[in-house]
Amino acid sequence: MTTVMAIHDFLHFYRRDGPGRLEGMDTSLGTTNQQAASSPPASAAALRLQGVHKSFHTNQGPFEAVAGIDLEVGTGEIIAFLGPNGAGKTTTIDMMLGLTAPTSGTITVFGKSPRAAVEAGEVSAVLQTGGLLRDLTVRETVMAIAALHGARDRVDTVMERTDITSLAKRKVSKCSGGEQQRLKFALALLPNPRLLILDEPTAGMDVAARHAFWETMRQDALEGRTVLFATHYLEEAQDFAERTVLIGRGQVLADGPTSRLRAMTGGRVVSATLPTDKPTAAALTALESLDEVSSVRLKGHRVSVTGPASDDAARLLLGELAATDLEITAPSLDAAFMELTGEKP
Ligand SMILES: Nc1ncnc2c1ncn2[C@@H]1O[C@H](COP(=O)(O)OP(=O)(O)OP(=O)(O)O)[C@@H](O)[C@H]1O
Repeated sequence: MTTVMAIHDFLHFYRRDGPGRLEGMDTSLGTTNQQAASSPPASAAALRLQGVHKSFHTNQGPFEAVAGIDLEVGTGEIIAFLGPNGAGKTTTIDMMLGLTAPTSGTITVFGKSPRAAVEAGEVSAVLQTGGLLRDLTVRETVMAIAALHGARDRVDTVMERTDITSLAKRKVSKCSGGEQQRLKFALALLPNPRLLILDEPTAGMDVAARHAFWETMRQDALEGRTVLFATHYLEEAQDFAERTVLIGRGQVLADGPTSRLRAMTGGRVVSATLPTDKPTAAALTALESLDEVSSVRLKGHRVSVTGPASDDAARLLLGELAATDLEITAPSLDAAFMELTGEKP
């Protein structure tokens, strides 16, 4: 492909009224409409899915990738779409963006069809791979897409917001995977969308790059933008999302505050050190007899009690059992994830 053709395709690709995403490519969807993320919505949910199914034809016959999803996302919410490989996250996101149509069911974005919402500049996306021109510099890339959206005045703002100002003169081909994702994030912010959808935005990044990416996201979320992100990383849901929707086999397996999902794994873990001058057997029996305790483990004189009754366990340990160094921790989402999806994270 010649450079001229590549640039033509690149710009066409990012046009809001362009042909949409080619299978497997990345885009940021936007508009010339300078709709402020912080301006209040006229009405309704940011996103609503009702009875959404999606089947694909395969050599083995029809395959249902999305098997009946109902979901409502309120304006200003930050939601993690958490699920293992093949759960149906990307297929659902593609439908939210109007890139593919549901086999049955309906999706509305700010009360409109996904395609209309994209064309109205209300939703933008950072998708998984591709979609950047390697020979342009970072600033040239942002300028090109800004010109397309009539958003030249936002170039400096989005570059600062996504922490790519210091990379302005670097060729895209020389940027790391994490830097390229931040650049795509900047492109997605150019139209100042009310809803931002990110499909595994940190896939392939190391821990430091992931941390940097989420730090920029966190700053941006303070603006009141609605954010939905798909992730495999349980800690990303835990650290960033107030609400987590757990997806498995094309269905919603759990939906609620991320903290509640964690509690579904059996509550908290209370650990403490038992006195060394007393036998531990009686203490263990007392702890095991508490209501709703799912396990009591002993290592040396350090005892760990798991279950929803963390307050009762703490009271007993510090009072009657004269234990010291008490700690209460919430289990990670890993346990919930494995329990509910029946798969490894
Ligand atoms: N065009 C297609 N034709 C046939 N099957 C498809 C097609 N697109 C997706 N699938 C299948 O649908 C299922 C869901 O895929 P999807 O990409 O939505 O999952 P995902 O949760 O995003 O997974 P990952 O985390 O690996 O990206 C998978 O089994 C996938 O192989």
